[in-house]
Amino acid sequence: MHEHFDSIYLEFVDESYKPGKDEVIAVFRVTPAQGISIKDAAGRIAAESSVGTWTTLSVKPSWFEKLKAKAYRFHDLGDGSWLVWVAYPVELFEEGSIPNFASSILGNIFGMKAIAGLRVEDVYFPPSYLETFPGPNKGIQGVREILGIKDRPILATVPKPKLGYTPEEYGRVAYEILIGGIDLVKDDENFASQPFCRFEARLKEVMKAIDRAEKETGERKGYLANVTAPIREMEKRIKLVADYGNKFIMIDFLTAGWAALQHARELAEEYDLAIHGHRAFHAAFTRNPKHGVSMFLVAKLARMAGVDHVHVGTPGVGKMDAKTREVLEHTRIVREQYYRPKEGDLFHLEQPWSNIKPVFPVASGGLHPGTLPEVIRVMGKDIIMQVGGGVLGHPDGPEAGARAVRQAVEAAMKGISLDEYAREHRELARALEKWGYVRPV
Ligand SMILES: O=C(COP(=O)(O)O)[C@H](O)[C@H](O)COP(=O)(O)O
Ligand SMILES: [Mg+2]
Repeated sequence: MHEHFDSIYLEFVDESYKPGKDEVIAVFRVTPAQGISIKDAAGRIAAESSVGTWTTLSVKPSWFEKLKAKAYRFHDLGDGSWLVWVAYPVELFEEGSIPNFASSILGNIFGMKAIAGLRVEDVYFPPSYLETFPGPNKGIQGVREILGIKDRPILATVPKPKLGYTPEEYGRVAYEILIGGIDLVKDDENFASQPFCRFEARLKEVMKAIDRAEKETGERKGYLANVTAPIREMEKRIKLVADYGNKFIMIDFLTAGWAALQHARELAEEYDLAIHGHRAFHAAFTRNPKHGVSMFLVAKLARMAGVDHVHVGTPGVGKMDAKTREVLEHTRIVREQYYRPKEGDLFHLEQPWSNIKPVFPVASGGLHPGTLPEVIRVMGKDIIMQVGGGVLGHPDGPEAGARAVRQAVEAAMKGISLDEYAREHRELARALEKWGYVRPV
């Protein structure tokens, strides 16, 4: 008669368990498959993401018992899914390695037959683990010091269209954007080193544009140069950026990968750079409320790995799908030194950030002058706002588009309505003529 193995998963469930201070705690949203109890599902999650497998084994290594995760708390959400809290011994994870963490808690468990839906909502990291990560090189304060911008939102623009410029054309449009009042020129996420615009040639032209714009405006400017590439090439590009005197790099950290981001962070330390973290690819697994990984956790991991800025969504005004309360939580988890969930929020855990600096949340996607005051009202001023189409689409050209954005921010910071401010500011008036207060879809 064959052995029955299902019961071994229940060794990873203990509702009387009280996690210790030095344990990693994960909050999962779990939808068991048909005929599977939540305890069986939770046991499988705790087992497969720590040291278990489907069968009893004929060996028992010395650390096996110590490394077992335990599902210890359950909350029925009333829609077929449950919140399940799982405690992990901190020794299960290699210090300082996001890839290793992800291969455990963001790995096999998504594919188990007994689980119909699984979303990792949040993970608490104890100081003994958190402090093995560097966090941002510059953080909010450091980036503000680079640009000499004390207390307003920082402005970035992608010279749309996404691609198509030659290096010289890109340099020219970058210059117009910068003298119009934007602080940072940003490569789009899919701009790398394509045949029509090689990386170094583009870098050279943008740095010339920055040099001219800084002289003419008296303001400091920067370039979020996209260094996303196979590792050795990425290393070369990061060094080039530093050699040309720019203080920023940009990396699409989810398509490049966590190891690439952590390597870029090591080089950012060496060359004293700030990292702009673009989250392209996140929506493949963050949008479904019952399956995948929360953007909240992605933002948390990006802060630990060491981005200085990270895209977190726009509060209900942009083109990307984002709920205001979620964007607010993403903003809080990257910016606060001690994150506490709001009253009644069971999906998130307290997270003291120890020595890890705060990170700039980036609002971007479908923004234009008419929507900026709302972004500032909801997310505050310690943000970076990326306005691409909303600058390059201005009827009077990129420089006017940049001026209109700057005027909208001035109005918001002074508490003056855009309509009133537009009476004395033509570029803003022209932007409102074209877009009004539309919220792009
Ligand atoms: O290029 C843009 C927006 O351009 P535009 O300003 O023309 O809409 C960014 O890649 C998106 O904001 C990414 O989305 P998210 O910021 O949500 O990750
Ligand atoms: Mg883009």
